[in-house]
Amino acid sequence: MSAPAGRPRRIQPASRQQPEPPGLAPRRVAIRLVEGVLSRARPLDGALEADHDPTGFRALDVRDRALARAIAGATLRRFGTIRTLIAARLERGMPKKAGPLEAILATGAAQLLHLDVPAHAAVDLAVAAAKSDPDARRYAALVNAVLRGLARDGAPEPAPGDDLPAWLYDRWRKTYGEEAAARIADSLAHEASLDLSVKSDPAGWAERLGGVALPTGTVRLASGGLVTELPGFSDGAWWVQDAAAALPARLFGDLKDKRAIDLCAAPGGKTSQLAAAGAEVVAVDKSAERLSRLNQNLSRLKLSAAARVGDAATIALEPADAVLLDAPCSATGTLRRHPDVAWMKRESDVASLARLQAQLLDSAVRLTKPGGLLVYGVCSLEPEEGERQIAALVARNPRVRIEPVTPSEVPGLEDAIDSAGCVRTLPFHLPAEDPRLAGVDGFFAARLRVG
Ligand SMILES: C[S@@+](CC[C@H](N)C(=O)[O-])C[C@H]1O[C@@H](n2cnc3c(N)ncnc32)[C@H](O)[C@@H]1O
Repeated sequence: MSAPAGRPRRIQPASRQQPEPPGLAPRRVAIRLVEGVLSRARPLDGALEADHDPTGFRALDVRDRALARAIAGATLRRFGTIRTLIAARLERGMPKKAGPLEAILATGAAQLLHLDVPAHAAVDLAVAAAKSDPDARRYAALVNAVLRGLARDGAPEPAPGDDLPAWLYDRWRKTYGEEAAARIADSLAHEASLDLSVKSDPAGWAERLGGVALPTGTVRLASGGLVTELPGFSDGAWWVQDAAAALPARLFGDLKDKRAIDLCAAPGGKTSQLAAAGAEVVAVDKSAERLSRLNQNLSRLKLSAAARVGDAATIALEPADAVLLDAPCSATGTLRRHPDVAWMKRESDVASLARLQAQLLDSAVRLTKPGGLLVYGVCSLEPEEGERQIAALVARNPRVRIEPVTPSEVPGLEDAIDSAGCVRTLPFHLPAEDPRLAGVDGFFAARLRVG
């Protein structure tokens, strides 16, 4: 896995004479997606959305795209156990300079163990993928042997946390205790629901879309199918947003005709909420590219906000009644939706992100009018980015105090309110009989009054 970042690997058809086996193209893309995450920290969704697509994802038809995404997602969701199972079958460890060998084995194992793919197809196509790569070709027999062994023997039931990097699971055990950490790990094994924020009439949209309206107002559907094909998408009636991620913007209460600043705004889920609630919004993000996605999203939703490219730590703006800081974070609360995040982050990222968040918070206080509200949120399960960040802010700035969230503001998630009056959701909150409709992202939100 040593090709320079961004350049497509030279994976070629097995032979110029023979036609490519059916089903090989989406497997090759899945292999490149997984390799991108593991070797280049290239996010799965980034690769799926990038204008420059080194994986070949965009060249696939809709069905093959869904298959490639499903294989890559299952591989990363179960990568901890898959890696251990593969290592146990490699006497001399993973060979070096073997191109995409690890990703070929891992995606093959995910198909065998976690997806409804016949064993012969999973093994034969992994072998074909190996043969079509100049660096992995010499390991085709090894791929065959490892995957046939896995198909024959299956996999033992994993222990809690086996699918996660050890550093991350250890943190959760320390922070939340053994039982809650195991419940978090268990809920990450399932694919997340599709959550929608609607401009109005959640019950009506839930019925039209065949979903349920959560007590918080989010419309929830079992995921699957193309979001863009669902009723209401092209009319701009709703946008995709996890139920927990939809909480912070609601904590401002009535925003009609108030000025709001959304710092770190792109791609605009929370800006859309603020604008739909009647606020005059300035949306700030340091990424012009991501802000252009925010503008596209707002235009589909027929909502408006003034988009400003800038650094939220230093930007000069007229202070506003409401300031939302959805800060960049380790995103460890989003692993149900983004299993790649677990394998791209390092433990040291938590401390460096916490330093950045503290700077952004100081700037957010500066941009809040005296008497106004500042809402801080992160999609992280790490207390340094959430609870401790707010405790430190309140301790260093006497202008700031926590305005506790009340149970009626987070119906269905009352247990998520902590002793300080902040909201801490965990992925196993919002249980449901149907696992496809259960859970939320791990999120932290604090509402602060700035004096
Ligand atoms: C968690 S995402 C925001 C999601 C967004 N609030 C939403 O609801 O759709 C974090 C965003 O922060 C932006 N960002 C990171 N550092 C920043 C900074 N110093 N100033 C402004 N934006 C920043 C990133 O470009 C990214 O778009």
